[in-house]
Amino acid sequence: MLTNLEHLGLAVHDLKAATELYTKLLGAGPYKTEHVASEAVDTVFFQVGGSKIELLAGTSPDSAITKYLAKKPEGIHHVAFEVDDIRAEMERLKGEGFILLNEEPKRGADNKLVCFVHPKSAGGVLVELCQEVKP
Ligand SMILES: CC[C@@H](C(=O)O)C(=O)SCCNC(=O)CCNC(=O)[C@H](O)C(C)(C)COP(=O)(O)OP(=O)(O)OC[C@H]1O[C@@H](n2cnc3c(N)ncnc32)[C@H](O)[C@@H]1OP(=O)(O)O
Ligand SMILES: [Co+2]
Repeated sequence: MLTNLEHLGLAVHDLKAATELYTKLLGAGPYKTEHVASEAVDTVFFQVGGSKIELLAGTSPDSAITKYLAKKPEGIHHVAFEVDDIRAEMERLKGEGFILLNEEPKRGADNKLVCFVHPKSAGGVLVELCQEVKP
């Protein structure tokens, strides 16, 4: 079961400008920034109640964010849901006919294991599953 709206991922060209904009909009600054080399992205996270806003800028031409912004305007890139057991949810979603973009959970930002679901199988929305990595 998907238990919480963990974050909205927003694709941006200029991370510094977007950070300033969202700091003004939300009335509070980010709680962390993180480079995720495996996804070729720089991220900035804001807490909003029980959910988060994740700003994402691509750091290479191969980044999913760079490719996305070559075709689409800045804005919502993906919706991320929290799960308790990511492998069980991956199996369940596969059984329901969703197309998973990674066969194994991979390390995401903010201490999470993640898996992406292809937007073609999810009503045109790129979905991310997130499970917190326990210390
Ligand atoms: C920081 C780590 C992590 C976290 O912990 O939070 C992140 O959030 S990383 C975020 C960046 N990483 C990813 O997005 C990885 C998963 N994405 C992918 O594997 C690819 O981006 C993709 C979804 C498979 C698309 O790649 P590709 O097929 O190469 O791109 P195309 O441009 O050819 O698109 C095909 C098709 O899909 C539509 N599309 C692409 N991206 C999105 C999107 N974000 N939302 C909705 N639809 C999307 C695109 O419009 C094309 O549609 P058609 O034109 O109708 O064919
Ligand atoms: Co994300």
